[in-house]
Amino acid sequence: MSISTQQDRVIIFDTTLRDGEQSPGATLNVEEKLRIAHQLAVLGVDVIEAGFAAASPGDFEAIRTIAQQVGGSDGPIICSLARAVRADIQAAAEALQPAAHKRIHTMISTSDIHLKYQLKKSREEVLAIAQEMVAYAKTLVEDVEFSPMDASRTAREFLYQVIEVAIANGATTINIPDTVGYFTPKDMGALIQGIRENVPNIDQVILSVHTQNDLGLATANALAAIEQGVRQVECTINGIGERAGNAALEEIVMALQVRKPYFNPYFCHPVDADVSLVKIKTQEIYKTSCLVSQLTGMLVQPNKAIVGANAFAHESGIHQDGILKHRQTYEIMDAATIGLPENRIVLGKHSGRHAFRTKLQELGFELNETDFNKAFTRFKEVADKKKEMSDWDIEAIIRDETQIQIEKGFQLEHVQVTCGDCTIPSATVTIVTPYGEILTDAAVGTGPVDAVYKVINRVVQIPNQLIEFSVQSVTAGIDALGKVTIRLRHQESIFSGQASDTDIVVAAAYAYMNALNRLYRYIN
Ligand SMILES: CC(=O)SCCNC(=O)CCNC(=O)[C@H](O)C(C)(C)COP(=O)(O)OP(=O)(O)OC[C@H]1O[C@@H](n2cnc3c(N)ncnc32)[C@H](O)[C@@H]1OP(=O)(O)O
Ligand SMILES: CC(C)C(=O)C(=O)O
Repeated sequence: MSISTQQDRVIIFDTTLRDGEQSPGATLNVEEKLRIAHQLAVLGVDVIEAGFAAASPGDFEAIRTIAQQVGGSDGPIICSLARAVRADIQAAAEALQPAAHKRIHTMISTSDIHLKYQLKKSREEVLAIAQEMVAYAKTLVEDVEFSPMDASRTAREFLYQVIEVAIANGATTINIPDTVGYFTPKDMGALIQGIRENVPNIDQVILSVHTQNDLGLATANALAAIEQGVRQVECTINGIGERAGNAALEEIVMALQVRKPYFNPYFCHPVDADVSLVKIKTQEIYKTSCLVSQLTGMLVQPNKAIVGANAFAHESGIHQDGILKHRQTYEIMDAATIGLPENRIVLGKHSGRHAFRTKLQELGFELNETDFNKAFTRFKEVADKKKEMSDWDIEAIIRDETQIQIEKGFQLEHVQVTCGDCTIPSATVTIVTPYGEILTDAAVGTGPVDAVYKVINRVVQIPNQLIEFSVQSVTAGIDALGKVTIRLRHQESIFSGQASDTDIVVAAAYAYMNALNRLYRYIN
């Protein structure tokens, strides 16, 4: 893939594996980086900054492995960061060697504060280093990106001078970092405009930005830069990165998609043109977000735009009523566009009658008006005390407040597991069947959850296939509540179950029983 300098779309430069990995505690091993790189390629990013080759033997190997296995001729450009230091640039070139499309990204600080205290060099010295090191990188690869680090706090005339020198010596992309996340969108727009007006050869290269999120403005600043003609943005999945992180890939991509008529004119497209402003398969966003969160251990905050657990969830009655009548009353994008099966209506104390009635219908209950009103009043009382109302809470209300007979299903009386690094995981359960029999059994498995599921299946004896199992921390800390969500398939139908407990194996057992009981009621 080659990139021309006149872009009618934005190049997505993903730096999850470089700046993203600089998040404290997010270190990835070679295999983990490779898994993420494969998924980034599926997502359709243009450039993968796979690491910093000179940082460690492990990072060198990760870049080389990604260059070999992801950097094929149809694949993305694979990139390594390097200081403006000969040895760093050489290491980057060696690590990238197997890639069909490779880029060296070299950088040096240009702000006076960095020059004085960090580099202890004069502007003349930095200018000479930039010139020499960009030229050196160019002898090793065709595609050279140059970043004047801390550009947002750099004296304008010096910044223009450094950029001009980098271009003259072969840089193909000039990246403007707001290294400390100091800018506002207006500042960013003005800086890009200044660069375009004052650097004579700027149109020969791709202009890029790298925005940090210290003031929560990273995405806004990247979008402001795009409005001024920037055609590459550096970003990370879930916005992870050094300190408060980077601009989030999913936010930039979905902003460009959802607000296409707003952005189209900046690309000289007619307002209503249905062209893609990025080359991203948005349906892969959610999957990529989960993978990055799982492998880095960086949890996604529930209210995170686009990929947070609540991004497509509706709890309040007025919103739920609107959504149930017409989805777009309270949603600007469809969950399916980022690869989520559906949005969620969450029942809680802010919910109203419309949502409650819809949930009852989903659960198969038909209540007369008197019973409905009694059940709804009770629902509000219970919801006042609980964070979220589960289907089991609703069923308990129906059982208590109406004459409707609910088939009880199977009840898990107790679950006990044995596991560790020198024992075969085993589980014992006691289950009361719908006919009142009390059955106890035990099984071994590959892990404690597997053992629990095997023994439950042995007792319940309803054929099913587990198709999804996920654990989420509901609260923080070592005593956090773990919420287990599972989905299982029986023939063509899917049944889900959820449960929370401080012990995730217990939560897993109850979640499984919940889903199995739904299945049991369906087939009986
Ligand atoms: C804003 C950013 O995200 S930039 C990327 C940040 N990422 C990283 O730093 C991760 C990888 N880094 C590392 O593994 C290490 O810092 C290394 C291998 C690069 C260097 O390690 P060391 O040689 O032990 O140096 P150390 O990290 O302690 O100090 C950095 C040195 O590089 C110099 N330096 C910093 N940036 C640059 C640059 N862009 N070009 C040239 N020299 C630089 C510093 O002035 C300092 O030099 P000094 O030793 O003469 O004082
Ligand atoms: C290396 C550069 C682009 C960077 O990460 C920054 O300045 O924040």
